[in-house]
Amino acid sequence: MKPIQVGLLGIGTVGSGTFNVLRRNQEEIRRRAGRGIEIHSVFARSIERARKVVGDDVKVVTDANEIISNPEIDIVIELIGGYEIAKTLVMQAIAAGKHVVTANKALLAVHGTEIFAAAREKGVMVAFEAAVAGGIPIIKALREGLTANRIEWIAGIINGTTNFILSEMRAKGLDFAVVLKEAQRLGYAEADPTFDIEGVDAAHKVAIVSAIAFGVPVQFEKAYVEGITKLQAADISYAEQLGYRLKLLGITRRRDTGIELRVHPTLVPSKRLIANVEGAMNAVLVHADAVGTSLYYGKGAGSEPTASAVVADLVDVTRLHTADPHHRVPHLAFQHDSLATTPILPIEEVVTSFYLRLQVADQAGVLARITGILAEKGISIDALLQRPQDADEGQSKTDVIIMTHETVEGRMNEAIALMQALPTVLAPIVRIRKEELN
Ligand SMILES: NC(=O)c1ccc[n+]([C@@H]2O[C@H](COP(=O)([O-])OP(=O)(O)OC[C@H]3O[C@@H](n4cnc5c(N)ncnc54)[C@H](O)[C@@H]3O)[C@@H](O)[C@H]2O)c1
Ligand SMILES: N[C@@H](CCO)C(=O)O
Ligand code: NA
Repeated sequence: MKPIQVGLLGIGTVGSGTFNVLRRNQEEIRRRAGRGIEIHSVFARSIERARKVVGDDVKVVTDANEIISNPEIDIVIELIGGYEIAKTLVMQAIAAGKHVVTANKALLAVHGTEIFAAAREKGVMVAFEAAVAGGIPIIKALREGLTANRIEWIAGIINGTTNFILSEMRAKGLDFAVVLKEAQRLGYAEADPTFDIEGVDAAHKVAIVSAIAFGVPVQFEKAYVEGITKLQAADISYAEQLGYRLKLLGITRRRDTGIELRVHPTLVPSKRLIANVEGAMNAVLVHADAVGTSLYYGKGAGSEPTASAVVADLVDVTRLHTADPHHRVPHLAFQHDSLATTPILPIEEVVTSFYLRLQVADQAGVLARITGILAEKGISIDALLQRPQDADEGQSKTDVIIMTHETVEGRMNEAIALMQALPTVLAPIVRIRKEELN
């Protein structure tokens, strides 16, 4: 059979990896897919730069329309990134009856509902394994491998840049700003690292994963998002002494009243495998009723690790592109007419346990007042640690660290407001959520 023809939009880090992996492994890929997969044309801004990757045999165009309206092309890969151009081109490709493969989590998190609806209407596939945790086949696992299960929760390290920064902060005892500079120098963090460090990239990914796990629409706009920019080395060190590691987790969990969807720095018991995922690596923990807890670990970014997922999607699409659309795997794992309207819970209704650090005056009765407020709010204390600080202008200060049992966030907010108002609490209270993940 004649090779299936692919148009590639964007040939940067992931685009060039995709081209190279496809070419290097073409024979293996052909044996798996049942026919060859060939890059027909590449859309790039600079023909010269694209030629450096693809050589002279592949057509390079500077007008995307030459790909989208070409009847010889069956599949379009979008690897430009961002919202506007990517969305226009993906919607045009779908309208032209082409299957789409994309690594663009930002696009799917924000416009997924519209894109999937358009694809369904046209009977084409939109495949996006590379969009979440790069090369780790987590979309495949959730959509296909775990379909027997009722999924209870998912917690993942799904942003490599922030995991690298947190690993460095812990290993070297440095504060956030210092490590960010180092990460940028080493090329881990982008020149504008906002989406990574503010948790937005992880929220894009967890919104996609949540939809597939629970059979609800992608609802990034309802996610609670908190990044790592305000974290201090002192809290990483105190948490370590109490047996916890700090990770930026994307978490989604089924509750009786709705679905939790959140990204924030999270303390995890040091003995958990996921707590020991270091550097830029990713890991996703899935808890489901039949299989129990399973962990998916690997490279969440990089040219060829991400291309691994893009090419796997190409193989899937090649195998299924002549199949009746009803026989394909639904975009969000559940049949589209079976998606649920379960609400996403506001953060005030989320249930977690907490780490609190209070800088207090070292006086009689201070601790009693603090624990009194927690008791009044029905919040139970799990562990308590007191560390003296240097005396400052004659006043003796101390750090009090409190680990609580689970409580609803709204109640913790009330307790923190009351504690913060005490004259003996000398600095803003640090609060970090904690998850046992068992
Ligand atoms: N880099 C990774 O490790 C990684 C991992 C997972 C997902 N992704 C996603 O993959 C996508 C691509 O990321 P990347 O790292 O390869 O980015 P990149 O910046 O290296 O590549 C993007 C390419 O698109 C081209 N481009 C931008 N605007 C264009 C336009 N208007 N017309 C034509 N070409 C244009 C750029 O010139 C560049 O070659 C993004 O959606 C990203 O979020 C990347
Ligand atoms: N910026 C992302 C790239 C992969 O999506 C990360 O750091 O993980
Ligand atoms: Na993936």
